[in-house]
Amino acid sequence: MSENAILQAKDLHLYYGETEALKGIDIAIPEKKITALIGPSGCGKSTFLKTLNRMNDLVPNVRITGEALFHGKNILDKDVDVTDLRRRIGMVFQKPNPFPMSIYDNVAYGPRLHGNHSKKELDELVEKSLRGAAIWDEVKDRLKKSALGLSGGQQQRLCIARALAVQPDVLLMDEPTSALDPGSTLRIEDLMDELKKDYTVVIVTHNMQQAARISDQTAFFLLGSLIEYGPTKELFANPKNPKTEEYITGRFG
Ligand SMILES: Nc1ncnc2c1ncn2[C@@H]1O[C@H](COP(=O)(O)OP(=O)(O)OP(=O)(O)O)[C@@H](O)[C@H]1O
Repeated sequence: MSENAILQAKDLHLYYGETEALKGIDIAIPEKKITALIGPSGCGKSTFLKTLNRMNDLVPNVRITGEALFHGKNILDKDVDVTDLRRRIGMVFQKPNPFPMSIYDNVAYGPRLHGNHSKKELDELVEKSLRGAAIWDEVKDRLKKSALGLSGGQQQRLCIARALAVQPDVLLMDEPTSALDPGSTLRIEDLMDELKKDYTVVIVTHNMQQAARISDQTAFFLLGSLIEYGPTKELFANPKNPKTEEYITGRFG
């Protein structure tokens, strides 16, 4: 395990039936940093992200070889408690997906499922999570109202609060701002900077400016392979692989 790596893939291959979508990924993701996964459509970014909390278990005919270590333990092992894994490695999706219930109940959902909390503890946890997702002030007077009445950007921050409420170590984000307007995008980008004080964030983004703005590390994927990985500033200023350079200068993808 590399120093400070909270997640590490070793020779990770993933097959959808006969199609090899990940072709031997080796990567060490540092703790309490933002790691961006970039690359053209279909290169395997989302597949890799989903492997990190076993979301691909839900897809039929998937076969995975190699290792995906979380705190040094292979999460692909049969004996892993997947529910617990997904509590520790939360996920935020491209389209905000609040549950059709109140704002409060959305955030309290995970904690209610995972533990026995008093009303007071739950109230505190809900407030802390909503504050952590920078949406408390906007919703504190309407906690019992439906989450579906929020704007898209607010819904996405609520989904982040919902993910935070079960006190995860890692947040996986699959293009979390691609369905949002520029103002909401900026709010989430600002929020991410706060989040990395307490959490490790891995984000898939199509937006290279976004990767350059917010991430500490960047991984460039192409056709199922990890082409280049390193500190974001270096990768953008001084790409080592000509394919990385072609991609970040907009010559394909
Ligand atoms: N459920 C699935 N069944 C079969 N093939 C799949 C499945 N999901 C993804 N693939 C294939 O695996 C490859 C990688 O897809 P993936 O969604 O990981 O790429 P991506 O880089 O995230 O793309 P995008 O940026 O468009 O979301 C693609 O060729 C895709 O068609």
